[in-house]
Amino acid sequence: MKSSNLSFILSHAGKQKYKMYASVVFSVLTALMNLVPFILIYKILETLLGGGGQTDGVGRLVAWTALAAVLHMIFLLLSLAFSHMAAFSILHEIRVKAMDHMGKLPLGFFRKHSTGHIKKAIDEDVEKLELFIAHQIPDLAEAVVTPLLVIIYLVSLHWPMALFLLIPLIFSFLSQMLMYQGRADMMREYTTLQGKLHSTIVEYIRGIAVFKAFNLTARSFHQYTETTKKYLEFWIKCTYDTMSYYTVGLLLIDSGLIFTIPAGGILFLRGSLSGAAYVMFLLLSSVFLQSFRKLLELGMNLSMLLAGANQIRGILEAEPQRDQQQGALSELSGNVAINNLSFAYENEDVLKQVNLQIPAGSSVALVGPSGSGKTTLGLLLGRFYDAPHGAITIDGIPIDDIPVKTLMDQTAFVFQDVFMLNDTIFNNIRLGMDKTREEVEAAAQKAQIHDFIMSLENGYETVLGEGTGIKLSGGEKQRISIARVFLKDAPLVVLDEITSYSDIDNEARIQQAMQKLLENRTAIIIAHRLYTIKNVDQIVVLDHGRIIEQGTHEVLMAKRKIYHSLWYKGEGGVRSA
Ligand SMILES: Nc1ncnc2c1ncn2[C@@H]1O[C@H](COP(=O)(O)OP(=O)(O)OP(=O)(O)O)[C@@H](O)[C@H]1O
Repeated sequence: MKSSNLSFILSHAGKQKYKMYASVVFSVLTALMNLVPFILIYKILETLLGGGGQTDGVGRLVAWTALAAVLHMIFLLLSLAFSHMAAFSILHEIRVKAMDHMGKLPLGFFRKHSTGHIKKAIDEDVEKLELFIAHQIPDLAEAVVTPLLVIIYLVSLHWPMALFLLIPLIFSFLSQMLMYQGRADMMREYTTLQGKLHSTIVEYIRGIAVFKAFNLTARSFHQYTETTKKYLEFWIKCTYDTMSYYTVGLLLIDSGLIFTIPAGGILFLRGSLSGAAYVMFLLLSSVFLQSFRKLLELGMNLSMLLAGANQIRGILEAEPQRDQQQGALSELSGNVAINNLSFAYENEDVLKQVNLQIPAGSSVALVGPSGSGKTTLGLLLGRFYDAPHGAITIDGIPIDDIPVKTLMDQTAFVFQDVFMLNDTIFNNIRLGMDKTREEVEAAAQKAQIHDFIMSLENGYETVLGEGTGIKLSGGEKQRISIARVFLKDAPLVVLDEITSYSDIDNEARIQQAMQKLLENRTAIIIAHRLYTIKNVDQIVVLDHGRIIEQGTHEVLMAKRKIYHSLWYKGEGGVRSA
């Protein structure tokens, strides 16, 4: 059974749990100290109104009252200090765990959940937890304990009058219960809409160049305006549905004195309630009922926070890729076998019964029309998606039996779209690998990008990314990406369209780099420009997910079939002559 969101938060609290408990304890003590001055005031009133003009001990009682006020401050500060320490540590813990866990999820997860949704969960929803742990847990403890203590005390003073105080409370609770009906669904809708709003904003920023090119403003980006409109409508409906109950609840709570003054007055006149007790009821009825007001507000916030926690759980509890930790081999020679592999993203197979042997150290090129499954095959080799068990083996081992860390260490990818960090070129090549400056430079030299980097004013320390003014061309990015592969020095590489963005100069350099990269490595090269892969050991032509031709350039040209026609159709073959 799925545990509650509250126990989910506690389960991630680890040792911080004790700080949370300490905060609750100090919060309860704060509530106690809240009450002490009232009890002492009662004692003072009893002494002063008791007749006989006795003032003995009043000074002592005043001193105790002052001490209670000081202790109240100290306990409150300690409660908040513990709750804040716990909150920020838990926040850190959950964010690190979420990022770590995301790294273990198959790419399919990111297809189902938009960047905006994920960003909102890790950023905003986690932040809401801080609010909950740092502020609401101590508030909640105090808001529960204070009225409990007050009512116990008032019952001890005059129980019928104390019970009378419960009347507005019962009505207030009834109105709240009506308000909370359907609230869970409302909160689910709220988080879904917020997620959508984030996604569309992210999408809008990402696609800003296209929107500008087509002269589209944010208003004409239909998805965005629709979502903000829905969000606005949601809040109008939400306010409309809940406001009347909320207001009635608050009114009843605030009207405590309307009940206490006449009822207490009658009892006082009849002589069944002392003057001091009457004053106490007048003072404490507000304290009692105001604590419930706090509870009301907490209830509103809590349902929002717990809905947010649900989103974080969606990430932290998503099924990670199976990772075989045992029998770890640390090195692979790169002998790849693909056996009867079929694969579908959704319902339709995009790869159909593919069989392919790639001996260690050899190179194979995947060619074919757009959408024929080339990139998919490359991604499956790195387990970015999981292929059926046993369909792909490296050195005879099914890839899902190879520890993910080994697989990632032993394979390197150059994707069509090169991802750049907002960081220095040095760090962009190193990508967190434990490599020296010399090693990075040597890799950049092999990737034919060293001279370009040195021509920049700050060389390897040049910061890339938004707002830095340095914009690399597609070909330069590709070469940086190739430098990463040289640096990683993995025996198995997958190169997806590495010349896709290049001009003639860039392309020639990338070709040189690629030739060097292929030495002593198993390489899978995905290419549209056929002259770039003419010299590989094997060319595989894919069409609609099936291998339709296979062989060396010479063999396939001699066959004068599909590859031959692709070559002459100009699928990049134009520059071959
Ligand atoms: N993440 C995805 N979710 C669903 N379908 C996908 C996904 N990625 C690719 N596809 C579909 O799978 C099929 C194969 O795509 P793939 O990218 O492997 O082809 P490709 O041969 O590499 O194409 P291109 O040469 O244009 O890069 C296509 O029909 C594509 O629409």
